[in-house]
Amino acid sequence: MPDTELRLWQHFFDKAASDHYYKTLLSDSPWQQRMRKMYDKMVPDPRLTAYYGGENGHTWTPMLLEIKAAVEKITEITFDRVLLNLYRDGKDSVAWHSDNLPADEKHHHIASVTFGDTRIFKVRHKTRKDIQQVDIPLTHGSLLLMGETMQAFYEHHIPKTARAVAPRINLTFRISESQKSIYVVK
Ligand SMILES: O=C(O)CCC(=O)C(=O)O
Ligand SMILES: [Fe+2]
Repeated sequence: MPDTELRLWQHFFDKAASDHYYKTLLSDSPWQQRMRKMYDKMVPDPRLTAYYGGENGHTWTPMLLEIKAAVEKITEITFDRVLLNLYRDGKDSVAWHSDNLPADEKHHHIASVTFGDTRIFKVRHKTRKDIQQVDIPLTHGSLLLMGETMQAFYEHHIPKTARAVAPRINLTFRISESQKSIYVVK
Protein backbone atom coordinates (compact mmCIF):
# COMPACT_ATOMS: atom_id res chain seq x y z
CA MET A 1 0.00 0.00 0.00
CA PRO A 2 1.25 3.53 -0.72
CA ASP A 3 3.04 5.15 2.26
CA THR A 4 3.13 1.96 4.32
CA GLU A 5 3.42 -1.79 4.47
CA LEU A 6 0.76 -4.30 5.47
CA ARG A 7 1.51 -8.02 5.63
CA LEU A 8 -1.07 -10.72 6.19
CA TRP A 9 -0.54 -14.37 7.15
CA GLN A 10 -4.01 -15.87 6.84
CA HIS A 11 -3.26 -19.14 8.60
CA PHE A 12 -0.42 -18.18 10.89
CA PHE A 13 -1.69 -20.46 13.66
CA ASP A 14 -3.26 -23.76 12.61
CA LYS A 15 -6.84 -24.63 13.50
CA ALA A 16 -6.04 -26.75 16.56
CA ALA A 17 -3.77 -24.11 18.11
CA SER A 18 -6.21 -21.32 17.24
CA ASP A 19 -9.17 -23.19 18.79
CA HIS A 20 -7.17 -23.77 21.95
CA TYR A 21 -6.04 -20.13 22.24
CA TYR A 22 -9.54 -18.88 21.46
CA LYS A 23 -11.27 -20.98 24.14
CA THR A 24 -8.72 -20.24 26.82
CA LEU A 25 -8.42 -16.51 26.17
CA LEU A 26 -12.21 -16.16 25.98
CA SER A 27 -12.82 -17.80 29.36
CA ASP A 28 -9.68 -16.83 31.29
CA SER A 29 -8.90 -13.21 30.33
CA PRO A 30 -9.72 -10.41 32.80
CA TRP A 31 -12.12 -8.74 30.37
CA GLN A 32 -12.96 -5.17 31.27
CA GLN A 33 -15.58 -2.73 30.10
CA ARG A 34 -13.79 0.52 29.39
CA MET A 35 -15.60 3.84 29.41
CA ARG A 36 -14.71 6.72 27.16
CA LYS A 37 -15.66 10.38 27.43
CA MET A 38 -17.61 11.54 24.39
CA TYR A 39 -18.75 15.14 24.51
CA ASP A 40 -20.03 15.31 28.07
CA LYS A 41 -21.08 11.73 28.50
CA MET A 42 -19.22 8.60 29.54
CA VAL A 43 -19.96 5.86 27.05
CA PRO A 44 -18.93 2.21 27.19
CA ASP A 45 -16.61 0.97 24.43
CA PRO A 46 -18.51 -1.43 22.16
CA ARG A 47 -16.17 -4.31 23.05
CA LEU A 48 -14.31 -5.67 26.10
CA THR A 49 -10.57 -5.30 26.58
CA ALA A 50 -7.64 -6.65 28.59
CA TYR A 51 -4.18 -5.10 28.59
CA TYR A 52 -0.87 -6.81 29.37
CA GLY A 53 2.65 -5.52 29.90
CA GLY A 54 4.12 -2.22 31.00
CA GLU A 55 3.63 -0.65 34.41
CA ASN A 56 -0.15 -0.80 34.45
CA GLY A 57 -0.93 -3.86 32.42
CA HIS A 58 -1.62 -7.35 33.68
CA THR A 59 1.31 -9.74 34.05
CA TRP A 60 1.97 -11.78 30.93
CA THR A 61 0.52 -15.29 31.03
CA PRO A 62 2.47 -18.29 29.65
CA MET A 63 -0.06 -18.54 26.82
CA LEU A 64 0.30 -14.89 25.79
CA LEU A 65 4.09 -15.23 25.95
CA GLU A 66 3.84 -18.26 23.68
CA ILE A 67 1.75 -16.35 21.10
CA LYS A 68 4.09 -13.35 21.39
CA ALA A 69 7.15 -15.58 20.79
CA ALA A 70 5.61 -17.01 17.60
CA VAL A 71 4.78 -13.51 16.33
CA GLU A 72 8.25 -12.22 17.19
CA LYS A 73 9.93 -15.12 15.43
CA ILE A 74 8.26 -14.51 12.08
CA THR A 75 8.28 -10.71 12.21
CA GLU A 76 11.74 -10.40 13.79
CA ILE A 77 10.33 -7.62 15.97
CA THR A 78 10.20 -7.60 19.79
CA PHE A 79 6.97 -6.41 21.39
CA ASP A 80 6.39 -5.48 25.03
CA ARG A 81 2.62 -4.95 25.34
CA VAL A 82 -0.50 -6.59 24.10
CA LEU A 83 -4.04 -5.28 24.01
CA LEU A 84 -6.80 -7.88 23.77
CA ASN A 85 -10.16 -6.91 22.32
CA LEU A 86 -13.26 -9.07 22.62
CA TYR A 87 -16.03 -8.49 20.07
CA ARG A 88 -18.87 -10.38 21.71
CA ASP A 89 -21.22 -10.24 18.72
CA GLY A 90 -21.96 -8.21 15.58
CA LYS A 91 -22.89 -5.16 17.64
CA ASP A 92 -19.35 -4.84 18.95
CA SER A 93 -16.96 -2.76 16.85
CA VAL A 94 -14.13 -0.27 16.85
CA ALA A 95 -14.59 3.21 15.35
CA TRP A 96 -12.27 4.68 12.68
CA HIS A 97 -9.00 5.55 14.40
CA SER A 98 -5.26 5.31 14.19
CA ASP A 99 -3.34 3.96 17.15
CA ASN A 100 -1.70 6.57 19.36
CA LEU A 101 1.95 7.44 19.38
CA PRO A 102 3.85 5.56 22.06
CA ALA A 103 5.60 7.47 24.83
CA ASP A 104 8.76 7.71 22.72
CA GLU A 105 6.73 9.65 20.11
CA LYS A 106 7.81 7.25 17.38
CA HIS A 107 5.55 4.96 15.44
CA HIS A 108 6.37 1.27 15.55
CA HIS A 109 5.11 -1.88 13.93
CA ILE A 110 1.91 -3.34 15.38
CA ALA A 111 1.15 -7.05 15.01
CA SER A 112 -2.50 -8.09 15.10
CA VAL A 113 -3.63 -11.68 15.75
CA THR A 114 -7.21 -12.90 15.46
CA PHE A 115 -8.99 -15.88 17.04
CA GLY A 116 -12.67 -16.64 16.64
CA ASP A 117 -15.13 -15.42 14.04
CA THR A 118 -14.04 -13.39 11.02
CA ARG A 119 -14.64 -9.64 11.04
CA ILE A 120 -13.75 -7.09 8.38
CA PHE A 121 -10.79 -4.82 9.08
CA LYS A 122 -11.21 -1.67 7.01
CA VAL A 123 -8.28 0.58 6.15
CA ARG A 124 -8.41 4.06 4.63
CA HIS A 125 -5.77 6.68 3.86
CA LYS A 126 -6.11 9.82 5.98
CA THR A 127 -5.63 12.37 3.21
CA ARG A 128 -5.40 10.71 -0.22
CA LYS A 129 -8.85 10.10 -1.61
CA ASP A 130 -7.38 8.45 -4.73
CA ILE A 131 -6.30 5.44 -2.68
CA GLN A 132 -9.05 2.86 -2.46
CA GLN A 133 -10.23 1.80 0.97
CA VAL A 134 -9.37 -1.85 1.60
CA ASP A 135 -11.40 -4.49 3.42
CA ILE A 136 -9.37 -7.28 4.97
CA PRO A 137 -11.26 -10.24 6.45
CA LEU A 138 -9.29 -11.23 9.54
CA THR A 139 -9.81 -14.96 9.98
CA HIS A 140 -9.24 -17.43 12.83
CA GLY A 141 -5.47 -17.77 13.37
CA SER A 142 -4.46 -14.86 11.13
CA LEU A 143 -1.62 -12.43 11.69
CA LEU A 144 -1.58 -8.91 10.25
CA LEU A 145 1.57 -6.81 10.51
CA MET A 146 1.08 -3.04 10.24
CA GLY A 147 4.15 -1.10 9.16
CA GLU A 148 5.64 1.75 11.15
CA THR A 149 4.04 4.46 9.02
CA MET A 150 0.59 2.86 9.04
CA GLN A 151 -0.75 4.92 11.96
CA ALA A 152 0.55 8.18 10.53
CA PHE A 153 -1.00 7.70 7.08
CA TYR A 154 -3.98 5.39 7.61
CA GLU A 155 -6.94 4.80 9.88
CA HIS A 156 -8.60 1.46 10.57
CA HIS A 157 -12.02 0.28 11.70
CA ILE A 158 -14.00 -2.86 12.52
CA PRO A 159 -17.63 -2.15 11.57
CA LYS A 160 -20.65 -3.66 13.26
CA THR A 161 -22.32 -6.41 11.27
CA ALA A 162 -25.92 -7.64 10.99
CA ARG A 163 -24.60 -11.15 10.29
CA ALA A 164 -24.95 -13.58 13.17
CA VAL A 165 -21.32 -13.83 14.30
CA ALA A 166 -19.65 -15.69 17.12
CA PRO A 167 -17.21 -13.83 19.40
CA ARG A 168 -13.88 -12.64 17.99
CA ILE A 169 -10.72 -12.00 19.99
CA ASN A 170 -8.05 -9.69 18.61
CA LEU A 171 -4.59 -9.26 20.09
CA THR A 172 -2.52 -6.26 19.07
CA PHE A 173 1.13 -6.58 20.02
CA ARG A 174 2.69 -3.18 20.52
CA ILE A 175 5.92 -1.50 21.55
CA SER A 176 5.95 0.76 24.64
CA GLU A 177 3.01 3.04 24.52
CA SER A 178 1.11 4.72 27.28
CA GLN A 179 -1.78 2.67 28.54
CA LYS A 180 -4.18 5.50 29.19
CA SER A 181 -5.17 6.32 25.68
CA ILE A 182 -4.58 3.82 22.99
CA TYR A 183 -6.83 5.38 20.39
CA VAL A 184 -7.35 8.70 18.76
CA VAL A 185 -11.08 8.60 18.09
CA LYS A 186 -12.35 10.94 15.39
O1 LIG B 1 -9.84 -5.78 16.29
C1 LIG B 1 -9.04 -5.38 15.47
O2 LIG B 1 -8.70 -6.07 14.50
C2 LIG B 1 -8.45 -4.00 15.59
C3 LIG B 1 -8.32 -3.50 16.99
C4 LIG B 1 -7.72 -2.13 17.02
O3 LIG B 1 -7.75 -1.40 16.07
C5 LIG B 1 -7.02 -1.65 18.22
O4 LIG B 1 -7.04 -2.33 19.25
O5 LIG B 1 -6.43 -0.57 18.17
FE1 LIG C 1 -6.30 0.19 16.33
